[in-house]
Amino acid sequence: MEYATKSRCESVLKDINLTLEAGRVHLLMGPSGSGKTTLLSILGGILTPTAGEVDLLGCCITRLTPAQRSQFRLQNLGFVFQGFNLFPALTAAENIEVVLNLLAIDGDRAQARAIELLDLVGIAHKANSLPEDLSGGQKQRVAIARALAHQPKLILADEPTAALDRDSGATVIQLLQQLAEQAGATVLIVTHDPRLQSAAHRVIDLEDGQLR
Ligand SMILES: Nc1ncnc2c1ncn2[C@@H]1O[C@H](COP(=O)(O)OP(=O)(O)OP(=O)(O)O)[C@@H](O)[C@H]1O
Repeated sequence: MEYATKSRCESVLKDINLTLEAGRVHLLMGPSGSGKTTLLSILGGILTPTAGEVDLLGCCITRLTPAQRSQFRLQNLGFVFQGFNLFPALTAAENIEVVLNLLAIDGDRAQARAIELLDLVGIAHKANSLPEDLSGGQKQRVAIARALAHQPKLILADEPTAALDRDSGATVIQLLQQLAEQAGATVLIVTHDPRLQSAAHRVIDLEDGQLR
């Protein structure tokens, strides 16, 4: 993968050959600038690599048109980001319902499913709270519940514990671990936090754009 700017072209990822396993939590670790977010974005179909191919769930996403790729993402992938990316004016439940609406699940069905998802992450009692009234760990759980709305087979998380204290971070990782094991989802987490290593089935090290 290369990034071209006005003044130069930077090669960021080289010779990446990576296979992720269903039902497993993978940590992607490495120094700042080593290319972790770039790799996550390529795997999630947000960035198209300048060379090479990405096969996800039997589909070569690098050969899809941008519209087909968006549809594929919507149906199969769940993203969790460190900043939570919640809509501040919507309650915890409504933040999930908007995603369900995109999947053509509306009204009472969407409400019931949102509560079910919040229950799964242990905060159904906060369904009517606005993000500003939730702790960091609770916001991250809403973000995870939202990422799970369509039962994705691949969950990509970029520094999901960076904004959390130690205990909330551990709970969030346990939750992702349970999802991998119970729902058979593939989980890939970008992190700098070595404490998460014990929760992972596999640690992938990236250095200077190459797998170690
Ligand atoms: N949109 C972009 N345009 C040009 N260069 C970029 C762009 N995004 C990232 N880079 C460069 O690519 C390299 C890898 O960046 P990336 O964000 O993938 O690293 P990272 O390992 O996730 O870093 P960090 O741990 O600090 O978040 C860096 O040198 C960065 O400056």
